[in-house]
Amino acid sequence: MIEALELRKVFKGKTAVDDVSFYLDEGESVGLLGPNGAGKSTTISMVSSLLKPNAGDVRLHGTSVIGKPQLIRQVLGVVPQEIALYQELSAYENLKFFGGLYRLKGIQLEMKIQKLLEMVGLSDRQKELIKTYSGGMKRRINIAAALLHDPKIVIMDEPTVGIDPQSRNHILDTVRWLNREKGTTVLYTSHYIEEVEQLCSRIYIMDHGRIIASGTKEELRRILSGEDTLLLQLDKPSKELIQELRTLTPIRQVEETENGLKLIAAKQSNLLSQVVQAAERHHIQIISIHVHTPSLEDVFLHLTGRTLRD
Ligand SMILES: Nc1ncnc2c1ncn2[C@@H]1O[C@H](COP(=O)(O)OP(=O)(O)OP(=O)(O)O)[C@@H](O)[C@H]1O
Repeated sequence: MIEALELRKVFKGKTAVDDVSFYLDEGESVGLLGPNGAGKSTTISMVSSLLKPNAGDVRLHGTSVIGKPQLIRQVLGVVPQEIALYQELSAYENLKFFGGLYRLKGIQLEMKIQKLLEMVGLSDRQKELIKTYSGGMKRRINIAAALLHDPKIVIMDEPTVGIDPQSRNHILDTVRWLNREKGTTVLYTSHYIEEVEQLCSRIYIMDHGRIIASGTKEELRRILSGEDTLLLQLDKPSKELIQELRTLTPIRQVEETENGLKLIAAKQSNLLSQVVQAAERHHIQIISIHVHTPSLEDVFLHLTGRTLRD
């Protein structure tokens, strides 16, 4: 449905996002997990056409939408980290204002506002000024504002950071409702592993501007059974390499993927070196290796040597 291809963003000589690719299929709920400063917000800004990438592309149903913000904004609802509400207006008035920006009006807008206020659990407070709201309540209204035009895709940028547990629960429920009841495609960014595990079926892990691991929850969990799933990105396909890998004892399964191979193998300390040596023998370059493990925290630790909250 929407895909990011090799996105790159450099701020004053410092690379914030480097060669980031991912996709969202229709109706999926996908997590983008990474510590502060990993490049999640910058990536989202590029996907939602608020920021122009230095390189790479964003495609909606296969069509490039870089430089065509009107195309992407029709289908996308973005909930930014910063609260973008008028403090001197009530929650209801804010939603009415934002609805107007989407050219919604009359009974249609009224019904949407009331439905969304109910969804975020703030119907009874709608007449109160935003400046009297807690941080969590403001964020819930921010979410409602991003949903007024019924976007097919919703991107949420760390919506639960620094808020009270009640608001957090309302936000998590809203994401579930959006995805499971309404079939909305969701990209949910967070540095809270448990949220992403609860809400998302597929997860990308980001660090230092790069996607360092990705997979479905099932793939991520498979390792618990004593096996690793390795995704190799190769510079070219090779039947000979596949044949050789099939003869290696720890490897149970070798499958060809779009740009490389997927291996399922018994956990073994020297597996990676065996794979790398086999590739070298066949003059194949391994561009990246993704190892899928059951705990996302473990994957992160394994790849970066630190935890997500360090
Ligand atoms: N406008 C900007 N100018 C200069 N540097 C920036 C700008 N925006 C982001 N950066 C830098 O790019 C890197 C990635 O930041 P980004 O906000 O995308 O990370 P993040 O994963 O969303 O983290 P956080 O949750 O803290 O926002 C950081 O080092 C940040 O300081």
